Amino acid sequence: MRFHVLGIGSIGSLISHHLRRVLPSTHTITLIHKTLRQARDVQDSGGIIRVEASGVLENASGFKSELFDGVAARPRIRSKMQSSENPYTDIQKEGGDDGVHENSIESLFVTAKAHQTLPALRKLSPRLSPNSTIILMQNGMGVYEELIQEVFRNPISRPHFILASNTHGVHSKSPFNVIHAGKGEIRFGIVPDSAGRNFEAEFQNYSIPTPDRRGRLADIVESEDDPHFARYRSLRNSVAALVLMDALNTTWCPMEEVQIAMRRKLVVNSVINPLTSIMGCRNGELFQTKAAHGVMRSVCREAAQAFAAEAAAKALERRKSVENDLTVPPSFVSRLLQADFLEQECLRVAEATKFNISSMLADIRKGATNTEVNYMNGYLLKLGKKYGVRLPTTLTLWRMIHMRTSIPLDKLF
Ligand SMILES: CC(C)(CO)C(=O)C(=O)O
Repeated sequence: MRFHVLGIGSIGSLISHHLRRVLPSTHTITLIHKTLRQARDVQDSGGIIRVEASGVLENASGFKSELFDGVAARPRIRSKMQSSENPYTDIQKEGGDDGVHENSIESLFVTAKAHQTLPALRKLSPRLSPNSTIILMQNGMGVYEELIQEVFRNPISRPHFILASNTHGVHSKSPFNVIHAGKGEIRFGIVPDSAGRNFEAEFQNYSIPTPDRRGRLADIVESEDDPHFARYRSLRNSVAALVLMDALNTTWCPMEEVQIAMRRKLVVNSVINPLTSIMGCRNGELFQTKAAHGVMRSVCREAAQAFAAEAAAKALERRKSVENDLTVPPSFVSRLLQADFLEQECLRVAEATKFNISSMLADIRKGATNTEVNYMNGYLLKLGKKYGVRLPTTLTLWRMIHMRTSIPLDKLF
């Protein structure tokens, strides 16, 4: 099968590396590069993605590359010279098309930033079909909702979606050479099927004790004898690939659990990313001051109130409505979304990633004028607006990031 990865920053490199290590070489993994420069960097690195974890350096090679130039996202014909030097790392050149089948994307891992995903998937959408699978792995929330409103409007013809919450802490040493500093986990779930297939049947098998319940690939599609095999093949293979990556602590969970994990990560990012960006400091430096604890506590309290209001409204809606809810927010207030648990998680992550420069600060240092903040603090603010909860500290951080990306710091002299 053909796997593609969109967004080859530090998380994209980590995912691509581990995908390559677990998948047999008959499955291609294509890195979709934003710029020619990035494509050349991977070529310069010998087509190898290096990951260093606890002082151990591991290599993965055998990637294909293609360019996403922001104008036309289609694979380009391989350069003969590069192909003969390295059969797997073939930067593809302008001027051709391998035909519809070769052009199509079966499984797309999206590690691009939240604010870059909608425009990128708009361009890639002609290559995606109802038989494709999109795995959203980026920080922040609201991307899936945006994609189904703006690009994949028809539930019948939209690709399958997997949503993931990722708590690994990674930073780049050099291009395609990353340090996996904070070992976290990836929890993922499948968005319910528009055709009504129950991918989570085994999670609802009450004859098995709850901790032993696992998702079953056969609940996606059992075998080629299934008349709808083609429709579900990429989903089954994408889930299998994720499950295989146990070095990344991957767990297939019911969507309701993933939604909780995503909300917890959202709060962590809505605290650490803006604060480190405003202060220009590493994650670990933040909570050395009492003042930072105060800001963190306020954001956690506000977020917990918004989540509780959302859960209460959803529970009421569900009782009233028979409609299929394909967004599946948690329908009960999980203890894990209460303010004190959110605070503990912020402190834990800041410590686990203490040497990290947060992704938002890294973008700002590179001169970005747009950041992920609208999908972090901005997402919480939208929830607050929808469910009548005020989030003043979250709003202030959101405003300060917008100021931070428009007013140059320390440029008075
Ligand atoms: C968890 C954290 C804050 C680690 O740096 C992160 O996800 C980010 O930088 O975006």
